[in-house]
Amino acid sequence: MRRGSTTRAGNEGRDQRENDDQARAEQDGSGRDRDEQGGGRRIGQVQDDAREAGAGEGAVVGEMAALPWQAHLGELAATSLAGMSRRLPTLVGAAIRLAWRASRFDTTATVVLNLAAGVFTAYGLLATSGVLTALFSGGATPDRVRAALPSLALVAGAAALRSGLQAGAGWAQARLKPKVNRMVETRLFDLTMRVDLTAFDDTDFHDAMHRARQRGLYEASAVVQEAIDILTGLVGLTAAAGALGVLHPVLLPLLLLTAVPDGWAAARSARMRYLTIFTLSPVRRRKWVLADLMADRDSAAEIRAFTMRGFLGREHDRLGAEECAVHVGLARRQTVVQVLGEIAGGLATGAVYVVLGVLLATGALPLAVAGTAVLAIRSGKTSLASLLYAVNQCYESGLYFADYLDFCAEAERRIPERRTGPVPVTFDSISTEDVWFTYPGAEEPSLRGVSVRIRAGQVVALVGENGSGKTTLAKILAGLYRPDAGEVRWDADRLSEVDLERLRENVSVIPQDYTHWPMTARHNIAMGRTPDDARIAEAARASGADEVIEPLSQGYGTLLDRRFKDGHELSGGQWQRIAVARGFYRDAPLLICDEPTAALDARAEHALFERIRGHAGGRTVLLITHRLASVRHADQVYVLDHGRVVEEGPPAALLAAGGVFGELYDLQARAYRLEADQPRGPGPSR
Ligand SMILES: Nc1ncnc2c1ncn2[C@@H]1O[C@H](COP(=O)(O)OP(=O)(O)OP(=O)(O)O)[C@@H](O)[C@H]1O
Repeated sequence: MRRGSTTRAGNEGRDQRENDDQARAEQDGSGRDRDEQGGGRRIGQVQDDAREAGAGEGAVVGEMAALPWQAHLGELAATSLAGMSRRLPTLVGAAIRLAWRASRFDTTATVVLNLAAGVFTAYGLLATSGVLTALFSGGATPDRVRAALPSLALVAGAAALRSGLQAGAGWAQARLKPKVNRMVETRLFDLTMRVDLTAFDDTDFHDAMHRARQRGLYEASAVVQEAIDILTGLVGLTAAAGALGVLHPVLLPLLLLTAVPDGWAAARSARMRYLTIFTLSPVRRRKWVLADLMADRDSAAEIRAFTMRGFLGREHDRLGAEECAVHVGLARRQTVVQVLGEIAGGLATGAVYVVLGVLLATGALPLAVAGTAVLAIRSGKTSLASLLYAVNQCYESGLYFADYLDFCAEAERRIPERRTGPVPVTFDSISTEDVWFTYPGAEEPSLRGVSVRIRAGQVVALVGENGSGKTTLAKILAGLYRPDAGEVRWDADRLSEVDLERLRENVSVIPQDYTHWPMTARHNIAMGRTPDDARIAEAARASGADEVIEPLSQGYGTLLDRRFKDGHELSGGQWQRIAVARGFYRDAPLLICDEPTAALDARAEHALFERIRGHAGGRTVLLITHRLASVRHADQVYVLDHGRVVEEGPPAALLAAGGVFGELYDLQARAYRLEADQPRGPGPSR
């Protein structure tokens, strides 16, 4: 039985968003102090320390494979800035195409407004030169100020226009994010619901899906944002460089000279961030596991029952101390890098001023132009720092975004091809002929040449020991899997020629592993079909779910999930009644019941088998159960063993033959007889 969501996935997503926020803060320049920079300790060292400190306790939590969102950290740590730059055009191209599909208007607006803002940045810088020229010219101060006024108005106008354009670009960029998110999410979940069911038995597919879901999904909009940030940075840099080139060609290399230390510091600080996350990942992973256990509803009762509070708290705190120690060490390294960056930047700026001084002294550069050059260099430096940061971020996001794209391509390949044969609606008999099936990655076939026949109106039972292949055969009959070899037929129609998605409309399944859908009781029974209250009530009556639902505060409108307000929790058996009602609600000629009574009490079980014996309202029933007494009334029984049919026939004949069915039946019957034969004593003494 499964729940609708997992806490683990929630934590990973949450952490990812935390990292995103942190990255944004750093980009804004506000998150530097709390940034995880430094990454000085080797990952192995941290793991060794953790093991020593835990003296084996870490094994309680256990080593796990790297979480999907960390999949590319190693790659990132090893990549140089040059390597990033080579891949960047492809990434930016993919991002722009994605943005274009999400919203042509917002993409165009973002690009055009950013470019226009760049033009006004350059224009403003050049106009500044006019202001300074007027101010530094000869004559009385009021005259000079008056002369500077037209250029000043141009500077102010350019600044206002630039700000307006940048605000517009920012708005368009912000509008793009939710649209891109929506588009990529819709595509991903459309694919996960359409791929062949066998994909979910394939670990490679699972890994790819988790990587795409946990991080790739969120990185799609980040790639778009960062590609635009790269564009913005480039535009700003070009504007500054263009202005300098117009003022004096020799000023261009000066911009590069001052930009180098800043660029180095920005790139190094970004790399440190990744290394730090990499270093801390095993510790944080364990902390998540513990955090889940300490704050999850499912484990809350056991923590109390086994008085595990102290143990879990100590383990969590030990890991917290590990994390804290790494952060403190990183803070020191962060300071060192910052200071080195500042010193190098200071020296470079000093060198620039020396060159400017020489140019001024030799008369190669007028004073006003030199003043403007200082402003342009400052503006260019800021743009370059943002550009380098965006390049780094875009590369990182791009790796995870590629996971998303790869997963989508893989999922597309796994969507079953649509077959065009006519979909049978009713049948006189359904049969399997020499069906073989092996789960992806499994070494042994789960079905080996199985042939069964189910005639309309019969109750046919599949019995056999655990793992003998009953559920697998039922899933093939339900059109959930296609056999590797052999054929399933509805009368003469071969299912290999039929679109199984449409066939499944004509099959109703009460699965062994049913889901606790976090929906109302009504929707739990109607399951995606238009709810018809009269039919829902009828299905609930047939399964005994009415006794469960009617006393609830909101009746059929009660939400069956305690995690939400006014939600209600049901017991295992109560949930099973709902799952059975779900099967009855679907108006399909074939009803497959896989262990429908495992959690039911004796009375409910009896009532359900009575109902099934009555052919569940005229349907044909395929029944899988270990309650062999209930199989006595089936029309036909197939006994499976290691994926083969080893016995078949009416139950009475099988009992008389004394084979596997007879043996299993006797074992169960004997247990009841023994209990019944026990002398009933006076009961426990008081
Ligand atoms: N998703 C899967 N991937 C790989 N092997 C599987 C998968 N599901 C089932 N199997 C294997 O296929 C075989 C048949 O499993 P199946 O679930 O059909 O048995 P069953 O007869 O229904 O068992 P039970 O009575 O325990 O429900 C088992 O050996 C099982 O381990």
